[in-house]
Amino acid sequence: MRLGYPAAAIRAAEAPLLDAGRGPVLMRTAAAGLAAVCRRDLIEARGCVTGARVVVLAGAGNNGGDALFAGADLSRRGARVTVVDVLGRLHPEGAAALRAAGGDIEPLGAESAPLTARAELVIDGILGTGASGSLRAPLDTFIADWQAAASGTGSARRQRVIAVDVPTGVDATTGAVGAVHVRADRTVTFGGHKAGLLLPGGADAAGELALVDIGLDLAPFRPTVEAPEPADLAVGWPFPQPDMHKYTRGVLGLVAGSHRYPGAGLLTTAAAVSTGLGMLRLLAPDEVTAAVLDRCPEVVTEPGRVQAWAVGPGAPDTLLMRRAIIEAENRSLPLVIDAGGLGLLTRPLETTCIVTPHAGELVDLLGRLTTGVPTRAEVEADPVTHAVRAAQAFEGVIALKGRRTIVARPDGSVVAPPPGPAALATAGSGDVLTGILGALLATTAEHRVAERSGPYDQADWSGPATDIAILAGLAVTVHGLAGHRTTHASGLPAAVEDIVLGLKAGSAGAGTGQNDGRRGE
Ligand SMILES: NC(=O)C1=CN([C@@H]2O[C@H](COP(=O)(O)OP(=O)(O)OC[C@H]3O[C@@H](n4cnc5c(N)ncnc54)[C@H](O)[C@@H]3O)[C@@H](O)[C@H]2O)[C@@H](O)CC1
Ligand SMILES: [K+]
Repeated sequence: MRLGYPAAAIRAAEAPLLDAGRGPVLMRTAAAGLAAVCRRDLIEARGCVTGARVVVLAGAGNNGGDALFAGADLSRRGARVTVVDVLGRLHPEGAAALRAAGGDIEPLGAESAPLTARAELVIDGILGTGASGSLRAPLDTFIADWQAAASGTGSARRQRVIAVDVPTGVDATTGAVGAVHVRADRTVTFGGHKAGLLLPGGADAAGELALVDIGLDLAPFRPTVEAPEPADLAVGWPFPQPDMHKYTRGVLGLVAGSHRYPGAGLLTTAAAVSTGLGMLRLLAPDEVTAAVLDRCPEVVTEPGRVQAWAVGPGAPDTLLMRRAIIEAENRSLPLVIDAGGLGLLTRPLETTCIVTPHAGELVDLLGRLTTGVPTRAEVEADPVTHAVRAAQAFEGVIALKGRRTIVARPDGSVVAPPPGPAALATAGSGDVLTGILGALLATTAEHRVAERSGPYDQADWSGPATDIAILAGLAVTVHGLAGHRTTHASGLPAAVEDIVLGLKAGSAGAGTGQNDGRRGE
């Protein structure tokens, strides 16, 4: 689990060390970690550091200082290092170290963008946590010109970009990106993950993350983002225990599917059953249950006792959904509400609940719960703010589905699972997620699913998750992993790809067959 902190928290954690005169040591430690990542990447890409063309983009502050000391390290090891002094002022000790190691320093000029575009490795040390406001000229035009020149080179071996602490143009706290911002392959961040590196916008700009320990004590500070990783499934997943039977393992009540949308009932059921649970009770019209039983004969279609509810996929019967919601409230059962169930939400519920709208559905939900409703485009442009607003209005957890799904708690903290492949943007994908999440709620040990009032700290993260927001994060993580497993490198889902490849093979085969035929005549 990666924990993301606001830039102010990281800076506050640095303050006592800076007051104690340890600033230079912190910078040397940060720069050494950064240089090690750069060397590893260069060796992987080209076999050695010697002779590599490296451009260091250095700003005026400590972010530039980190980059300059790392550039000095690479220069000492034989790389050809050129620094572009982007803001007209450099960290003095960093600049001295770079020169002493044999590197060059150039002012920002007309040649800077093409020079940067030709580099094998670009180190972005322009702005870090000290950035304020949008990028000022000429910084914005320089970055845009470099990116245009780099994409125009047509070079087969694309350059690598490593951002120092946070890519320039990304808000370290919110992840908001300006129209112009650095897009990195990797970001080497110091002391703790900045929240913005884990959130939509920033996460895409940052690329892969590497964390360098510089000895900060973050225990007094609250993370605002928890970002599950696939490895967290091994800890947080409610695995079945040997002494369980079907009722203690967990029974999910599911209201899904209708005459108009029978497939949603089948997809949600199949996903829940594949996730694993003690039993699934499906309440749906006969034609839906008949189709489901054909595929999943273990499903029970009689009402009875359950430990969690999932309602809404496939426009189910309103009365059935209302009954499920009332029972969940009366018996304090955890509940997931999706799609057709969202229209019933006009007030906060009296039980642990997660609601899973996409952007358009969130707009409708906000319309019923608040005044001042955003447009769908506004939600898509700033999903975190709007998901948190909805969680506060609903007084419960909201999973706003999108390429990067955001799970928001009313206290403003969010869970940000990794994105799945683009192939998951398909009808029925949300039904599958509801099935996975329903099964997780039902099977969470002793039905202790609750809603935390805030994020975990690392010490809490040692056993199966019981917080509904984390369970949702794990469900999205598994959903994405399943998507990746069934997606070919082309980005097409496996089944479609197989058809396309089959067609190609078929037409090639037909050609060969004709030739063979002629030869045979
Ligand atoms: N403080 C510490 O203890 C440590 C800091 N470290 C590094 O220091 C960074 C923070 O350093 P600083 O506080 O010096 O800040 P930065 O280096 O992020 O930036 C400050 C400089 O950028 C300029 N600037 C800010 N916003 C701008 C904008 N929109 N357009 C153009 N110029 C802008 C400011 O005028 C100032 O000169 C961290 O991100 C990290 O990389 C590391 O060396 C580790 C230790
Ligand atoms: K940077």
